[in-house]
Amino acid sequence: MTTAAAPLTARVPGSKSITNRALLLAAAADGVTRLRAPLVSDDTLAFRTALTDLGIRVSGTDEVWEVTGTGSGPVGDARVWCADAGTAARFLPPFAATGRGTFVFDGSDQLRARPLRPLVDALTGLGVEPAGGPDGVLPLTVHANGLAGGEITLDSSFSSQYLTGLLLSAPLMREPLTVRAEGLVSRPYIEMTRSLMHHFGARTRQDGDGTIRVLPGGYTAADLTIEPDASTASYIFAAAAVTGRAVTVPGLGTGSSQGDLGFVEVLRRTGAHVEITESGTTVTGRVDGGLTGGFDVDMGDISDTFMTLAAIAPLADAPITIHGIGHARLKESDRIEAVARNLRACGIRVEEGQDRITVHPGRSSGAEIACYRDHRIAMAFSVLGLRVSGITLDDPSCVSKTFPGFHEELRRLFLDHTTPQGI
Ligand SMILES: O=C(O)C1=C[C@@H](OP(=O)(O)O)[C@@H](O)[C@H](O)C1
Ligand SMILES: C=C(OP(=O)(O)O)C(=O)O
Repeated sequence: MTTAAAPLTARVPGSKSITNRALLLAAAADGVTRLRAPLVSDDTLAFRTALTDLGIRVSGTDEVWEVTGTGSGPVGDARVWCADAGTAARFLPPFAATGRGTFVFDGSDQLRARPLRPLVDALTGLGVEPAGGPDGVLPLTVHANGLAGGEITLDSSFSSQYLTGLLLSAPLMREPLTVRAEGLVSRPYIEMTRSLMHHFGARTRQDGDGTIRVLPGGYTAADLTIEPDASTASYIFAAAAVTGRAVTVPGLGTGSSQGDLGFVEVLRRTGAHVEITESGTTVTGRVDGGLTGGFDVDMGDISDTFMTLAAIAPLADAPITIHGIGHARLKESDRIEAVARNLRACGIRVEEGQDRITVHPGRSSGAEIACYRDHRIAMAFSVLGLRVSGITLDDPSCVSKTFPGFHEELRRLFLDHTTPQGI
């Protein structure tokens, strides 16, 4: 009789979304906040530096970041570099608008290509006169003199990040802010935003029609331990599924505020065994590393993980369709197009529509994957590379946006151990 091997324990770094929200909340709060286990990666270091540009003191070690909040919006003039970080470009202009001074936001060519128009329109509606590029993209100048609050309608069909940005800064406004978000995508991120705002003492209310109201009153410093990143964990879970291994991510369990943990429910449909407890999540792949296909799944709420599924879908026994992901075309790359091109380069049949992709089963060949400087393309196809020889990346280091140690961790877990397939 053979006994199942004990699960491997993965080391998944902190959540980008929680780290960057917590940085802003701590900066806006009155007092000193300690953030334990923050993500240390390009996106969070960019956010931290941007806050420093805005006059906020952040110190400490890689294990604990100490933020000295000012209890108000920033004061003084500043140029703020957002690098590649969508969260910086969408969360920081509303924060700046609650302060006093002239703030100029800019970022990389990749970030300059990503839409900001709904946020620019919302700030205009709140009485700021932001000056953006002609198409409502970076660079963006905010002449700030505090915000009164009020009622606005926000186009949230490209991204939920505009709504998060406005909500995070609302307690610093003089009156309540009421936002009616239309066409909201990536919905779980808004619950994460509200729950972190409550942790720092803010009061928010959601009405039945989805309208959110935030009361003024500022924030109070509140220490926080940041949980591992669920989007990052998707690569580890998918790798377990296709290698027949059992892998546990500790610290990512039933209490998680990250919608992307829902990716494991998609893996369950492919035949993987999933166990979520208070202390962590374990995924165990089928012994043969095979996947059950033949389903259609809406991943609109968890679109950062759609590439993780699409990249391993050729290993399934029937086609897999993913829909509801049109907004994924507006991220670091046009992700539907990038995944389709790369899978075709591996000899896989793919059909794509504006908001969907269908991946057919097939014997994938090796190919050089074009990463388009998109960390998630690099990480998703690395998982396929555990099963298909000859897969290489044209830009392996782009993973540093969210997981600088990704390649080492994938190797430690899946290549330094013998798997049931002998991979
Ligand atoms: O609020 C956040 O932290 C994020 C929201 C999502 O973006 P969209 O709302 O643009 O889909 C997600 O893709 C991104 O990685 C992080
Ligand atoms: C879309 C992403 O990032 P950003 O925060 O730049 O939007 C992502 O990490 O997949």
